[in-house]
Amino acid sequence: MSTNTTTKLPFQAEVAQLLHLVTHALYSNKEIFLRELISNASDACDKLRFEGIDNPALYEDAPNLEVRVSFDKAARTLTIADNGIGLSKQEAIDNLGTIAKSGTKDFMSKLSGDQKADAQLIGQFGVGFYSGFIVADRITVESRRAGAAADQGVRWASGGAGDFEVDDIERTQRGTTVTLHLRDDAEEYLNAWKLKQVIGKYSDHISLPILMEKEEWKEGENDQPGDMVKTGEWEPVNKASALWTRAKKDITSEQYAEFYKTISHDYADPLAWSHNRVEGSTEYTQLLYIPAKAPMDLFNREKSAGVKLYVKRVFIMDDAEALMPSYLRFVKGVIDSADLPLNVSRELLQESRDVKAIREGSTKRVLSMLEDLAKKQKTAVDNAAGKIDVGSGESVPAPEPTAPVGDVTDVVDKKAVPAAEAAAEFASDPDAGKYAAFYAEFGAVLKEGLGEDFGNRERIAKLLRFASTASDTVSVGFADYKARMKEGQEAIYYITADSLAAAKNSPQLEVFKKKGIEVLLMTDRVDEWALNYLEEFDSTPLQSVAKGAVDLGTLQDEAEKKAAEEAAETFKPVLERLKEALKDKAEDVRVTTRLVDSPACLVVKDGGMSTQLARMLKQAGQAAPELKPVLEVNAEHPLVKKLEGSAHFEDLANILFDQALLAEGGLPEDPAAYVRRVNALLV
Ligand SMILES: Nc1ncnc2c1ncn2[C@@H]1O[C@H](COP(=O)(O)OP(=O)(O)OP(=O)(O)O)[C@@H](O)[C@H]1O
Repeated sequence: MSTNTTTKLPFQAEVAQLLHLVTHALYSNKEIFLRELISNASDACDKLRFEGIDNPALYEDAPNLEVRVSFDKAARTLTIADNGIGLSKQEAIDNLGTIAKSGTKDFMSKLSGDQKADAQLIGQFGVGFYSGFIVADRITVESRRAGAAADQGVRWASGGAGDFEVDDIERTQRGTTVTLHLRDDAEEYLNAWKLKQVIGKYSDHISLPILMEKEEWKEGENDQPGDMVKTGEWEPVNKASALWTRAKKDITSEQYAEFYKTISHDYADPLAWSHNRVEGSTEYTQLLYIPAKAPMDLFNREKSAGVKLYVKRVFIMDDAEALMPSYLRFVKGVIDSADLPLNVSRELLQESRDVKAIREGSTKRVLSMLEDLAKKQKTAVDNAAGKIDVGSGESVPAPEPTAPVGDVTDVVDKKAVPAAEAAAEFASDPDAGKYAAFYAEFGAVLKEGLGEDFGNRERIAKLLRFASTASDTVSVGFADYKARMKEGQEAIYYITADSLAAAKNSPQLEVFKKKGIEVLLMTDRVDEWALNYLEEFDSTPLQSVAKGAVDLGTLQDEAEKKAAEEAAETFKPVLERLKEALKDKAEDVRVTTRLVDSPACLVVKDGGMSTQLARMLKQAGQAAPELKPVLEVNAEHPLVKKLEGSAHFEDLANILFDQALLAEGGLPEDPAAYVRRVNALLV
């Protein structure tokens, strides 16, 4: 019974925009609407089951949770009904008229108008309820929240354009009924066989029964053709056992992938998964997935994790952050504990010893999954290298086992060569490129683990990959680096910079290039912070080439050392004048052997914050220490030689400093003064 309370409300602008796109871009994959609506119905039942633990009255007179799918050929409608938690009027307005997800704005700005690309993006974003409009030109939702009075029902209706209507209604049964008024081209869903097929494909693992009306064949009379006729009975059309409770051998890869899509609302298949029953002092089942693509809000550390907690198959909560450390926040999945109490709260989770054990076990499980992917990739790379030699008759150098690099300018300001390309290189072995693909998406987050997870630091360090002076591709691990260190080399050298090009061209690398010493090039924002926590790898110290005085130890021969000392000695008087001229800008000025082609560079003291990080912090509006760098000069450089006896000593000294700053991506404190000085020398 509808009272006269219809209210028309506009969709949030983003919803209107999304709806338009959904109906067009997702058209080629329209059957997913059923998965989305059934998964919402299942979530609603999970919520009731959870709230019902403390408040059994919410079950009213219908204790069995279920989803019913039915259709009406004559009316051309398809209905998905659940007896879950239901929606109040306000919830219907809030949840079915807006998108509350973080990253929505960002997502909208990425849409290009190209249907194929947009469909992919929309799929990743997850359209949920709105996907109904792919097949329907009108959707009606009738609902009543569990525990509310019968006159507290709501009817929500929309044609999927700019607005929707809400009405107060009387509704005796709790839960939600979604009725789709199908478009002409979606008639195929008015067929029980088709519906069963789609449900089997997408929703077989849903843990509550999905019922459909039983049909029987009825012969036609008087020469009329026969037809399927509904018997009035309802029968389950899915297995209705929670997927993770089944034995591994009974689950196909497709089922694992479909389950992943339901819990993550991701569109793409997962990259890898691990399903285990853990026994011992704490018993639980874990089914953990590594997605193939990063979500929009990956770098939001506040974002909740993607692991759902169940206790003895009862859904307890989404995004249980206590179950997974923050640096593994990209992991999706389910953990079902046999030991936790059903009424466990978030606060309790933080303190529980069982939860601690589950978290440690799950962390280790994810790390082993990653190690496994990395190992498979390495084997494939080694095999690929080996294959080239075999049968060629002569020793042909194996190709770089990574993606084609292209012109350096191609990679400027990108992090480095996209690993997806690297992955494509081994198309013949489906597992081979997966680690590169994972790393391209989540490597930067994994690095946070160095600072966050002391106990697993070494395992995490082994999983890290970087570009280096020997490879533009992010593919060099510390172990690879160590394996090809020069005789006498005592440290793992690295440099951090804003981009690959800046790192590669940094003057600090000159002597390393000259001597053929590999240097890791780090271009992620998190690198410097994370590397702070890693002093050594496998007993070899890590050394930034932009920090402290350069000491190549035994890599420098005696003659070189002697020549450098002599040069420093003769240069002393000039050095003193330089220090005096630059005393406001530079902490110190010294002669260096690290430069070959450049006249000067800036370094910071050992253990100090790099100028790059300080700059980044300032840009982000955070407090950064005012640090004065050390100016290192190349006494062999003509420009530096010119200093002695120059009438423009003061100007040259300042130019030398400012240019060193420019070379590493900084800006002179007084750019106008810099220009004036250079111009004065040019005329
Ligand atoms: N059958 C239902 N019963 C109760 N609430 C529902 C139902 N369907 C949708 N809702 C509510 O509407 C909200 C929006 O649903 P929608 O499917 O658009 O997004 P979602 O499920 O939150 O996320 P996603 O986009 O990842 O699917 C849900 O979070 C839920 O609160």
